[in-house]
Amino acid sequence: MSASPILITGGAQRLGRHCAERLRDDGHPVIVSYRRERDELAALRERGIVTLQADFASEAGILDFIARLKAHTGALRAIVHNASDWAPDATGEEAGADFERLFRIHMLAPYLINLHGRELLEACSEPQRDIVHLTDHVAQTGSRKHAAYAATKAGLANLTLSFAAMYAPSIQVNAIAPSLIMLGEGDDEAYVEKVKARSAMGMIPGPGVIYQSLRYLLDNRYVTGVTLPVDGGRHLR
Ligand SMILES: NC(=O)C1=CN([C@@H]2O[C@H](COP(=O)(O)OP(=O)(O)OC[C@H]3O[C@@H](n4cnc5c(N)ncnc54)[C@H](OP(=O)(O)O)[C@@H]3O)[C@@H](O)[C@H]2O)C=CC1
Ligand SMILES: Nc1nc2c(c(=O)[nH]1)N=C([C@H](O)[C@@H](O)CO)CN2
Repeated sequence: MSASPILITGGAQRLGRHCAERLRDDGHPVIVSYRRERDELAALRERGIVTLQADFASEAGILDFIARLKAHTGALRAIVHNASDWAPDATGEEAGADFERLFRIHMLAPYLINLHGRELLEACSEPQRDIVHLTDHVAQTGSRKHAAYAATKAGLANLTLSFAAMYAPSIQVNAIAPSLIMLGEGDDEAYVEKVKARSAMGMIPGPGVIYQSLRYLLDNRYVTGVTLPVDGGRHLR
């Protein structure tokens, strides 16, 4: 029987793309969701990675994605909730709508995909099935400039505990809480030095450390309900 695919949401770029490519290299069938069509998706498709469009900013968009996911596959080996919008806090009239949007992307989408995805994971013929949430170090600390982002990531962290309890023993549910893994396009040298100083390791490791953490969770039959910090010792500063 052929292996069941691993779904990575928001897998068109950066951490999600890196993990999708590494999982494909390891021989897994992979499905990624993407929001914006672009040329870079061709290389993923050429490697046999299935790409499904999804915009999680609305409940209708989430449910539409779920329907197309179920039409594409009858089983999943794992679901990795990676899609995210690191939006700074909006001001004025936009603040409420922006919070609601981040709630849908970071909490409602994982919640509904996990509820509907249970039957797909339990249809997997392999003994281990996993759900992995990408949260963030700031889920524990809050953020002065990304309060809505941090709060909705904290909600996702809490969903890890609930789903781990609900889905054991047939499905393991864990989280990875990164901090400063990759820079953004507009980050200047001053920002780089400032954020590097925030962690004990003082480095910007790149997406490989996230894949190592994901690989650990996918390969370990006895871990559920935990969050793996991948933050360079930021809690020590
Ligand atoms: N990079 C870092 O240093 C850190 C990352 N993290 C977390 O790790 C994960 C990966 O980070 P990173 O690779 O930087 O993430 P990105 O900022 O690159 O976002 C990943 C993907 O999320 C998708 N996305 C954004 N909004 C929506 C939406 N409304 N509906 C559906 N998809 C959407 C985007 O799709 P598209 O491009 O197609 O629009 C994007 O490709 C995230 O959950 C992030 O919060 C946590 C701490 C640090
Ligand atoms: N969806 C995203 N979330 C986050 C990003 C990002 O680029 N996309 N980046 C960070 C920063 O690296 C932050 O950790 C620096 O302190 C956080 N989340």
